[in-house]
Amino acid sequence: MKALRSPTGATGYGVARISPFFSKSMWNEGFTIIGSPSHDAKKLWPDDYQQFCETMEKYEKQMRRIADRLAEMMMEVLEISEKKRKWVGASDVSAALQLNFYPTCPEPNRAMGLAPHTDTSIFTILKAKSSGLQILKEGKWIPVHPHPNTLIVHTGDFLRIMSNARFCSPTHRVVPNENDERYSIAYFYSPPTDYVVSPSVTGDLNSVARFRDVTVKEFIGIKAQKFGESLSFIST
Ligand SMILES: O=C(O)CCC(=O)C(=O)O
Ligand SMILES: [Fe+2]
Repeated sequence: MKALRSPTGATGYGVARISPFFSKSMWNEGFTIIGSPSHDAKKLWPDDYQQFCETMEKYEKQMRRIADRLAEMMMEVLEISEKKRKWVGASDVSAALQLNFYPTCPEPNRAMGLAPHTDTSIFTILKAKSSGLQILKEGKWIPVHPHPNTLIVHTGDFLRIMSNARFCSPTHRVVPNENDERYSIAYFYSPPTDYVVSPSVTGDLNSVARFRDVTVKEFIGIKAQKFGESLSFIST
């Protein structure tokens, strides 16, 4: 509780961020890190925070390298201009690490680990060791079984907007388990907050923008109010 996320804060320990949109509590708790973890880690382990910080910073750095490369490739595929993709690799990208914990649940059929949602990011790089994650595909929940030494990449709302809906931002959820507790680490990667996300319209088949332009900051605000209706809110 020492590092409890403050009502207006973004980092620290707390319930799932999407909790306000659901009446039932979720079987999940998490720790959010943006930039240096030391502010919150010092509160938890005043004399022994360095190892945690070093590990998290190392992980963040590795994720950042993968994310920058992946983003560069995606911008290329989407034919985003040099000017509009300058943010990739810049120091002010919006990135966050979310450490998730799902305890064992005595009645998994009556609880939700993490409720259905789409990620707001360009993409999210996820590391998980056990099952529980499910993706909604054509009306059915498909389990995503983690494979050792692999990372899962969720494409998010910003990529959906930027790609003019050629990439989707799949709805996913986590179901709890009676016997196994579950840990996951999500790395959310988005452009800087003042970046204007605009649909890339190219060629005849894709000549009409399906979304209006929106800054990262504005869309995050829309998502905080409209949640699952956010993309239709900015649809043209
Ligand atoms: O724990 C997981 O596998 C998914 C986490 C997730 O979807 C999220 O943090 O947005
Ligand atoms: Fe997610």
